[in-house]
Amino acid sequence: MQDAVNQEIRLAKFAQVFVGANQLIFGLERVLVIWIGANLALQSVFSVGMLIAYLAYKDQFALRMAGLVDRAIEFRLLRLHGERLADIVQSEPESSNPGGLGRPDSLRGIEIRNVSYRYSEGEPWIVNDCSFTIKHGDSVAIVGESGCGKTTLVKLILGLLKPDKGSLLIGGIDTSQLATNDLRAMIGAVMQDDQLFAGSIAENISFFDSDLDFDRVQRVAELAAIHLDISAMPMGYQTLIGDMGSSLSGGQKQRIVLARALYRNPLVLVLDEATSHLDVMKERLVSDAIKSLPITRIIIAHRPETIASADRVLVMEQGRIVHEFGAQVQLETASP
Ligand SMILES: Nc1ncnc2c1ncn2[C@@H]1O[C@H](COP(=O)(O)OP(=O)(O)OP(=O)(O)O)[C@@H](O)[C@H]1O
Repeated sequence: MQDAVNQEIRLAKFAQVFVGANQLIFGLERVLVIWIGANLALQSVFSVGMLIAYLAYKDQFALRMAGLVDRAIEFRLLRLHGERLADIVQSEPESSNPGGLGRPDSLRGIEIRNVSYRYSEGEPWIVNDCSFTIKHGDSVAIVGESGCGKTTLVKLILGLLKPDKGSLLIGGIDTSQLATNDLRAMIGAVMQDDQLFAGSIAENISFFDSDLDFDRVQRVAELAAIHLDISAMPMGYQTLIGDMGSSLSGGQKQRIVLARALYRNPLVLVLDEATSHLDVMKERLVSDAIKSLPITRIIIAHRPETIASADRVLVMEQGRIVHEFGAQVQLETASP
């Protein structure tokens, strides 16, 4: 995807240079032709009529050639769009696993039992014999050095990766036995690289729900502390945002992505550096609003203020949880 975007940028630059060079060369050539033609006409080698006819046919020829080159460039762009589509079409469809073992009991929380995961054989284990439990309604922060495996761990909880060893139980049911739709319906997530899509803000929050519930869109926007920003925009919730939310600030984008996760009414909310672009005041607003919801929260953060919003802190080191303590204890230790 990134390659495709880079290649498209390179092609756009090339097209700009091409158009500039094209106009310069053809401008100079026209001046030269008229100057030579006029001289020849004055010397009676050429009639004025022949000169005008020559210029008219030459213009037509140049126009057609430029059209041909434009089509060639568009054809190359078509290949790029094809590659993008192929990324989507050729990716394996997620099994909906309709024969799931049963409905999870949301009140039983999450249990991670000796889970290990590595991205490919021969590479080191990123999550290594990791075990812990999260009760329903708990708010848990997972902290640890960059690269210790926090994001990988939450991807395992979200069902985006399958554990190589051990098991993950959500609502008392092993995720490998859980219907994917049930799992997706239970968990909302805001990941580090989540993106918005071209469309209106309301569509992005409802994730293009065909049965859009506007009251709910507004309610979750209030929870994510983005309602006032959206209301201040001339077209409010109908404001169109560019591909990947290009017209919004990083903090606004994060809060819309958070509202999108809340729109689905999840029982578990996973926030991976989800408020890193917010100032401390905004972040506190968001944390307090989410705290009031009866949901389990798993927060990955580096900022002490974010970590303080959790009830429990799990410290991860080299792929496993090595300590656990209350957030208040951690904050008191951190303060001078
Ligand atoms: N798709 C991938 N393929 C191969 N290795 C990966 C992949 N994603 C992550 N890794 C590696 O796994 C390790 C853990 O990455 P992860 O993103 O889980 O760490 P993290 O603790 O969340 O870090 P951070 O706090 O910086 O976000 C890193 O060494 C990373 O290079």
